[in-house]
Amino acid sequence: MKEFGSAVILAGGKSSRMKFDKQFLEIGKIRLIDNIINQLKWEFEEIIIVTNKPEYYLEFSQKVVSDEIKQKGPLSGIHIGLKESSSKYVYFVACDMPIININYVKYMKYKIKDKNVSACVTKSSDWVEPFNAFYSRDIINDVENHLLEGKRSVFSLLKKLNTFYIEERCARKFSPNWDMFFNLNTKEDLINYLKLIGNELNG
Ligand SMILES: Nc1nc2c(ncn2[C@@H]2O[C@H](COP(=O)(O)OP(=O)(O)OP(=O)(O)O)[C@@H](O)[C@H]2O)c(=O)[nH]1
Ligand SMILES: [Mg+2]
Repeated sequence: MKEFGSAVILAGGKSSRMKFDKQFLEIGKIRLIDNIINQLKWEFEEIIIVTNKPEYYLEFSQKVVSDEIKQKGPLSGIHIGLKESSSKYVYFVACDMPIININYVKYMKYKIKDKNVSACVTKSSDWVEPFNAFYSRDIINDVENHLLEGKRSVFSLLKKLNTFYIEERCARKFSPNWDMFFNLNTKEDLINYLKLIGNELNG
């Protein structure tokens, strides 16, 4: 099995805060998920979309799958994403994360290469970023058991495993304002993000 090569985009949530389905979000007439795919395809040979609405992806060339253990949140997507992937380590990102930092992806790969870790995630004081992270296919059973025990928390699962943590000060070198972990949860987040890219475009 190859060590790297697979990436998964999670698009199976309820978008209850945004109030419209985030997997269809368009920014500047470009679907955000298309934009994510276009950035990831240079680094990953296999991209998998985990969605609760596969019928909207008929024209996509990527592999499209749905949760096997349903209604359990992001960990359900991590579970099926790992099962459907073909490399040992799988990169995970959410469909509402507009900024992909390929240099950081490469850095994480470099840090865990030839090591046997369960996951590689970034820490910020007590918080752990569950996406823009790598998970190992070796933990499929752990994820499954966690879900079947009725637990949804990615953090409590990572605590039990051999997780490789990258410290905040190190990640900030790649993304000083933390934008590589930025996710659009609410309309306000979206407005702020549009302002940010508007500002960038206007210099
Ligand atoms: N496959 C799958 N993905 C999920 C599930 N729940 C959330 N996600 C994804 O996990 C990522 C982060 O989740 P949130 O930001 O909480 O998104 P959400 O759950 O749709 O939004 P809220 O309802 O506002 O919490 C997003 O990419 C979601 O699409 C799920 O049950 N299955
Ligand atoms: Mg949620």
